[in-house]
Amino acid sequence: MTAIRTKHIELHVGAFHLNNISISIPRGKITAIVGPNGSGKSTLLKVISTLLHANKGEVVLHNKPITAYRPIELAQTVAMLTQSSQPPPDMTVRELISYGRSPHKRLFDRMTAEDERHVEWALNVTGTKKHENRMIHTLSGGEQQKARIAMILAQQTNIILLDEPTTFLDIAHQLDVMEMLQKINQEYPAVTVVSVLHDLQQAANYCHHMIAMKSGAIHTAGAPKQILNPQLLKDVYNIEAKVTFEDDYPVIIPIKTLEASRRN
Ligand SMILES: Nc1ncnc2c1ncn2[C@@H]1O[C@H](COP(=O)(O)OP(=O)(O)OP(=O)(O)O)[C@@H](O)[C@H]1O
Repeated sequence: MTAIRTKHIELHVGAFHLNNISISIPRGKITAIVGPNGSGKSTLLKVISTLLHANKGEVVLHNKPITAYRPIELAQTVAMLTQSSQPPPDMTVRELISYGRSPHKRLFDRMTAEDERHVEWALNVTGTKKHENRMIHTLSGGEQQKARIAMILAQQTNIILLDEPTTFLDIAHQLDVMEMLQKINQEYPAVTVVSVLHDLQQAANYCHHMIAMKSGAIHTAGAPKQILNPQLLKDVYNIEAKVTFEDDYPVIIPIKTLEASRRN
C-alpha cells in the first residue's frame, strides 16, 4: 500500500528545478531520501507537506489528492520536522512539545488529558522528559533537535516527514533517533516515516525504502540493499567507493571524488 504518491511534480525555485518527480512511498515503512547537497530533498519534502506548491503535478496522500485535504485534516495527517535556522523559541521543552497538539484543538482550547498523554509519550520516547521544564535555549543543539522531534511526534500523525533529524547529534544520539523511529514504526504499523538522511549506511540499516535524488530529479528508488552499490555512488555523488556487505548490510568505504566541479 502506498502512503504518498507524487505524479510528475515540477517546481521552479530560483534557478532550481524539481523535475518530473513521480514517486511512491510505501505505507507503514521507513523511507530515506538521500542525495547530494542541493539535489532537492528538502524541496521535495516541502512539496509533500504543502509548505511549497508545485507548478505542475499532483501529490496524493493515502489515495486522496493533497488539494482535497482541509488544512486541519492535513495537519492531523502529516507532521514535518524542517531544518531549523531559527533561534530557539522562548519556552520550555514541555511547552514546545505541547504545540504539537495544536492540530487537534481549537484556538484557546485547554490541553485535555489525552493531549497530556501524547505529550508525555513524546517526552519519554525521545528521552527529553529529563529536560521538560528547561527553556529550549539552555539545551545543547542535539537536545534541542530531540525536543523538536518530540513536538512532531506529539502531533500523532500517520505520516512523519523529517528533514535531517540526526543533524547536530553525535553518533550515539544519531543511532538513538534512528532506533526510536524504528521502534515507532514497529509499534504503530500505520505510521509512515520519510526522512532525509546523509548517512547512507544508517539509511540502509534503518530504512525499508530509499529514494536517491540528483539535480532535482529522482535517480533511483528501491530497497537500500538492492540499490546501494558503487555505480550509484558514482552516478549520484560522483565518488569512487567500495560497497561490501556485512550481515546483509552495506558497508561503504569512500575512496576518492571523481571530479571537483560537479555534485548537484
Ligand atoms: N527559495 C529559494 N530560492 C532560490 N533557490 C532555492 C530556494 N529554495 C531552495 N533553493 C535551491 O534549490 C536547491 C535545492 O535545495 P534543497 O534545500 O531542496 O536541497 P537539499 O537536497 O535538501 O540540500 P541539503 O542536503 O544541502 O540540505 C538548492 O540549490 C537551493 O539553493
